[in-house]
Amino acid sequence: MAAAQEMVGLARITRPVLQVAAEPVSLPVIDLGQLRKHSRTRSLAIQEIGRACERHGCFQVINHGIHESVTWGALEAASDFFNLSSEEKAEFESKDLRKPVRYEAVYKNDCHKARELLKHYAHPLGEWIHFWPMTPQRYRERMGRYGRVVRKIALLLMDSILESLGLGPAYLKEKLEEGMQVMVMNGYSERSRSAPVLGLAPHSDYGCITILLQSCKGLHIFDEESECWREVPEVPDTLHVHIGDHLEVMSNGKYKRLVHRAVLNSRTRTSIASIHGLSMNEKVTTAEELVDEQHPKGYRDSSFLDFLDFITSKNKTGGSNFIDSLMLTGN
Ligand SMILES: O=C(O)CCC(=O)C(=O)O
Ligand SMILES: [Fe+2]
Repeated sequence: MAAAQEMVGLARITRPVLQVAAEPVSLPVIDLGQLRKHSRTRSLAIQEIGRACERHGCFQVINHGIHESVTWGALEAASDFFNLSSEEKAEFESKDLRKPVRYEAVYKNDCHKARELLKHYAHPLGEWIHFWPMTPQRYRERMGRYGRVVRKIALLLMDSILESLGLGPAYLKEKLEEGMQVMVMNGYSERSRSAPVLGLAPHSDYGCITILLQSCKGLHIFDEESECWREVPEVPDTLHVHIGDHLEVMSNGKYKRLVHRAVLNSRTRTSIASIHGLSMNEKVTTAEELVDEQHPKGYRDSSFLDFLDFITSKNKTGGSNFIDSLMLTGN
């Protein structure tokens, strides 16, 4: 990677220039209304979802039925939280990844705040909401409302994704309904610089699917086919959906996790990643239906708690990604 130098205070620092393809990516757009219909329209939409998952690891969703006041309410609640004083936010500061609510400010080596995040569990809502911040005043109400509706969409999408893999309609239904939802609110501050900088490093998400709501563009995805980073264009009223590590495991690698990152431009940006999976201690296993002689089981079983153990030990020792740790050798 090329490197650019710039002066920050008195220190000269070296930072990598962000490489990105000139053309933003063109992603499949799924009309959610079609999934709610029966018969041929629905099965065509499911096929389209299957192709999107296989080719891109992600897609965009329109006609999702979430009212603009709910999405903007949630984004505003997150941004109002990030605008609280450092003392108010400090109450939630913790390095313990198992805390029901956790706030963290991530600084770059030039001491600029790159990203603030607030992470909390959201399903079952009644179990978690009383841990959430009480200020800003309407935080719980607005985030709770969005969390509830986005979860319904996640269940509908998971159902369709599993069907596109040829797994029956009852496959994992109950386990998904009882499953976990983690909401990650990200705040990226405005930067008065001409070149974009990395706000969130490349990674994949651990659950089955993530639904991302964003106030403006800034999400980049790694396109495996062209082997380059591409910007996801800003399309109003769409939700971005991508595949996480556990769906790759379930599908025996047919649908790959999406590697993505967030980039800071000259605007303040807020995003909410809603991550959905099985419950915390439920092991995710590869569907037997997708294992045969040509496609031997490629991944070890693991749960969300295993993931937390993995990143806790990785924070201490450095090392590989979670999904790499699950790969069975010989595949
Ligand atoms: O801010 C974004 O666009 C990405 C956020 C994200 O990837 C995450 O929270 O896992
Ligand atoms: Fe992510």
